[in-house]
This record gives sequence, structure tokens and C-alpha cells, in this order.
Amino acid sequence: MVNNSTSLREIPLREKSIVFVGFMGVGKTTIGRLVANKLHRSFIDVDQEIENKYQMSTSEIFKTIGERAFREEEKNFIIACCQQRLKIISLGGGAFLQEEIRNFCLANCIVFYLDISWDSWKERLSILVDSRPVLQGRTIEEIEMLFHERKDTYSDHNSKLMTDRLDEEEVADYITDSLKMAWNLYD
Ligand SMILES: Nc1ncnc2c1ncn2[C@@H]1O[C@H](COP(=O)(O)OP(=O)(O)O)[C@@H](O)[C@H]1O
Ligand SMILES: O=C(O)C1=C[C@@H](OP(=O)(O)O)[C@@H](O)[C@H](O)C1
Ligand SMILES: [Mg+2]
Repeated sequence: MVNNSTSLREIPLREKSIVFVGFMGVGKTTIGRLVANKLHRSFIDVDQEIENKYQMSTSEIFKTIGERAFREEEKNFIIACCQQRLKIISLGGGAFLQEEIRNFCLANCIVFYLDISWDSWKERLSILVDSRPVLQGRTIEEIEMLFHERKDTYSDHNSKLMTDRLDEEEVADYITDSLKMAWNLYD
């Protein structure tokens, strides 16, 4: 369920943009796109926006302009998108490490945390590693440590779903239904 916390009062709840956060590979991009289709809202994937701007993959951006510059772009894009209403926005998994981004998203949007257990996540590693520069050159033990460290980062959110054992459609349906329920309850 979505909490009707005080920070969600200024904009009507049903007009707030929805922001998906969670560890890389949990499904933010895939689920965000599906939820946007189901709710007839436009979808913004922040990584895709940055890739379009630079005409490069995220891995190439990390290699050429560097992670620090990527993080600055990420912050600027997120702050711009989160000022818009009625959007579905998927962040990159590292974005919530920046306090400014966290605070801005929580103050202006509904933050939806997609969670996954380590056991389920590690089955996806082989399909993720080539496109996720943060995973490259790390041992599985280092990745597991990063996975657990990052959990704290996502602890500030308005709503959360454990996605283990749910396929993409099931996750998107659950989220769409819970949002509609919250809108009917609180707005
Ligand atoms: N609930 C799910 N069950 C199984 N696979 C999933 C699920 N959600 C996403 N995936 C798959 O996991 C991979 C990473 O998804 P993606 O949406 O790119 O994650 P993120 O944006 O969080 O990095 C994709 O291959 C996607 O199809
Ligand atoms: O967790 C991270 O630091 C990152 C996650 C990626 O996005 P996804 O979470 O969509 O994979 C992308 O922003 C970049 O590779 C860095
Ligand atoms: Mg993504």
C-alpha cells in the first residue's frame, strides 16, 4: 500500500509521478514501462535519457566521461523529471545514493522500492554484467556486499514490493492495483 505521508500532500496523490528505485537488475526499467502502459502515463527511464543525450551506452559513458560526470547528469535529469506530474520514472540503481536525489524524489513523487532477495538476484547476474559497469571487474562476494550495502539506501520509500517469485506482468499488475487502491482511499 502507498502511505499518505505528510510529504505527499501538496500535489494530489493521483497526480504524483511514480519513481521506481531498487538495486540494478531488479526490474525498474521493465516494470516502469509496463506500469506506464497500464496506467496510460508516459514513461521516463533516466539511464535511457542519459544514453540518448550522449549517444552512448552507460558502460561507454562511464569509460569516456567517467562515473562522477554520469552521477551529475543523473542528478540533473532526475530533478528535472521529478518536477513533472503524472510520469512513471525509473531511476538507475545508484541514483538514490545521492541524498539530494533521495530528498527530491521523496518530497515530490511516490517512491516505489522494488526489492529482491540475493538468491533470486544472483540468477540474473549473467544477463546483467555486460551492461552494468558497476558490476564489471568485481567478484561475486564483492557484488553480494554491494547488494547488501545498497539496501540501506532504498530504506526511505513510500511503498515496497518483494518481487521474488513474481514475473514481470505480476509485479506490474500488483503495483498498478495497489496504486489505484491508494488513489481511491486517499484522494
Ligand atoms: N519480475 C521479474 N522476473 C524475472 N525477470 C525479470 C523481472 N523483472 C525484470 N526482469 C528481467 O531482469 C532484467 C533486468 O531488468 P531491468 O528492468 O533492466 O532492471 P533495472 O532497470 O532495475 O536494472 C531484464 O532482463 C528483465 O527482463
Ligand atoms: O547501480 C548503479 O550504480 C547503476 C545502475 C544502472 O541502472 P539500473 O539500476 O537500471 O541497472 C545504471 O544507472 C548504471 O549502470 C549505474
Ligand atoms: Mg534500468
